[in-house]
Amino acid sequence: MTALHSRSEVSTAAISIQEVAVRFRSKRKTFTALEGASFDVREREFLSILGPSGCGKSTLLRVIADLIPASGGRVDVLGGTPAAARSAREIGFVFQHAELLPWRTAIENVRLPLQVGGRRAKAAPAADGGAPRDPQELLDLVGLGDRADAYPRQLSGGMRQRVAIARALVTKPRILLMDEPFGALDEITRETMNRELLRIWEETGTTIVFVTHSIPEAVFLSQRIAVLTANPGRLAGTLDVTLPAERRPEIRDAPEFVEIASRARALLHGGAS
Ligand SMILES: Nc1ncnc2c1ncn2[C@@H]1O[C@H](COP(=O)(O)OP(=O)(O)OP(=O)(O)O)[C@@H](O)[C@H]1O
Repeated sequence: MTALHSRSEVSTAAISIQEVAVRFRSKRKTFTALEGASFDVREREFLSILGPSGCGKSTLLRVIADLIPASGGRVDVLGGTPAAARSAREIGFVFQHAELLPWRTAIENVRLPLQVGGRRAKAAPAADGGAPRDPQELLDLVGLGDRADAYPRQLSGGMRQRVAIARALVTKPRILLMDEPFGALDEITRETMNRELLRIWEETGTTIVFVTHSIPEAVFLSQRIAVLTANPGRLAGTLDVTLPAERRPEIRDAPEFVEIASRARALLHGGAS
């Protein structure tokens, strides 16, 4: 089913995106990266943003994260502005490449967001005002408990992304934004990371917005998918993923999985879902 959500649903949303447009201006012209996107992300939901290269997926994620402003429309995060959510440390961000500091060990990288003002500064509190998550426990959570003292160069690509996920969770953010975090990994590692991410999502209760251009990845991970199309970037619709909560690897072969994937593909190509 394709559904744009009504304003009454929006009021209970973790993230509400209403008629958002993003235009980039250069000296000679204005480029519209995103036009009139409206949907919401519910508290504790796993929602993927799916679309072809250049349709504005990262742009939309960056607006939610308060890294760039919207040119039109409105974004609410946890009932306030994206800036307020960011300064309250309620947003964790994972990029396509782990972006770890090479001179810091895994655990020192996880600790980094707590060290506002330098290494010797008093540790910053978590988003809820309490103690942050314990970096060692986070490394345990992402399956790297025994590699805390390893440097990034000693870790595989998948392991580095696990460290990046642990780092994004250290302030106990209620929202985790992930921009094609597994796009650079091989297929086997990617499938393992998909399963691990679902486990982490369940254990932490975080709302996740996950950007991908892989249809199977979006279907496997999500409760709902927002499909964007390009030129200019527009929301084609949202799709409920009506698969069982437990996602075993074999689910990818189930007729219902294939059916949802084909509806997502139809939306991507401008058809109805
Ligand atoms: N700072 C910027 N200035 C000008 N144009 C930009 C800027 N950032 C993004 N764009 C353009 O906006 C469009 C959307 O970019 P965006 O990175 O959001 O796409 P995407 O869907 O995430 O693509 P991909 O899957 O390839 O990462 C692209 O055409 C891109 O060139």
